[in-house]
Amino acid sequence: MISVKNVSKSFQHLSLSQKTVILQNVDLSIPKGSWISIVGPSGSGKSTLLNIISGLLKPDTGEIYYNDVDLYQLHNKAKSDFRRKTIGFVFQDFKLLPYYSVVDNVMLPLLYDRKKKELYDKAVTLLQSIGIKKELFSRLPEGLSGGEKQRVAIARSLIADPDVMVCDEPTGNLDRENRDRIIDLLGQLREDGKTIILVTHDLDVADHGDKLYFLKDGSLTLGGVSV
Ligand SMILES: Nc1ncnc2c1ncn2[C@@H]1O[C@H](COP(=O)(O)OP(=O)(O)OP(=O)(O)O)[C@@H](O)[C@H]1O
Repeated sequence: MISVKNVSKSFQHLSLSQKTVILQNVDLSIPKGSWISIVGPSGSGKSTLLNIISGLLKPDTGEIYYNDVDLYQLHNKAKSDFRRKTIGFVFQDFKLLPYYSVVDNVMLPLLYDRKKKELYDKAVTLLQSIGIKKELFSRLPEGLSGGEKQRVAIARSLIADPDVMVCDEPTGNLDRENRDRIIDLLGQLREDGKTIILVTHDLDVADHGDKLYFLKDGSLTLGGVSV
């Protein structure tokens, strides 16, 4: 179970003295093995919420619990180790490293933990499972289409076999065929017991979740009802 407890976040404008409230007293419980989708207008704070849930951005107030682990009470090294083992994050802008090949990008999160051959085989299996052809494995990210980059980012997020997948617009750059492939993959991951937290502008994708939340004006609502 992941618990978001009373989370608030504001950003200070550099040029102005006032703060903009992005999230206000957000509460959310996500049972293990469930898929929740979050939709909302551009700029409503969806990525901010995902970053907070994933340990990348400290909230101003409130806590994030993974079972009984209070994420922001962990010290830096313990927090990064916990994140690396538990959470696979698919960033909206991919965040692939430009001077590493496709397969190296996928291996990177575990490069210093596992035997290279074992890791290479796992990376190849993951890449093939989401339709990346062998001839792309040694290419640098700049030589990939947006959809290919997105799929490589998804493969990278799965390399450590995380319990939780946090996906920020994971189908934004994909055509229908590849979008459906990612939906199937996420559905399979849920069947395997993984928890999925997904932000999207695509209601067809969001509808595959167990619960659909709307984020607007700093508050999260479930099917129109405040949570
Ligand atoms: N580090 C920051 N400093 C100041 N403002 C920020 C920062 N990060 C985000 N914001 C602002 O917070 C608001 C919410 O941003 P966020 O990226 O979370 O929205 P979003 O709902 O994910 O948007 P989109 O659907 O367009 O991706 C935006 O107005 C954004 O400009």
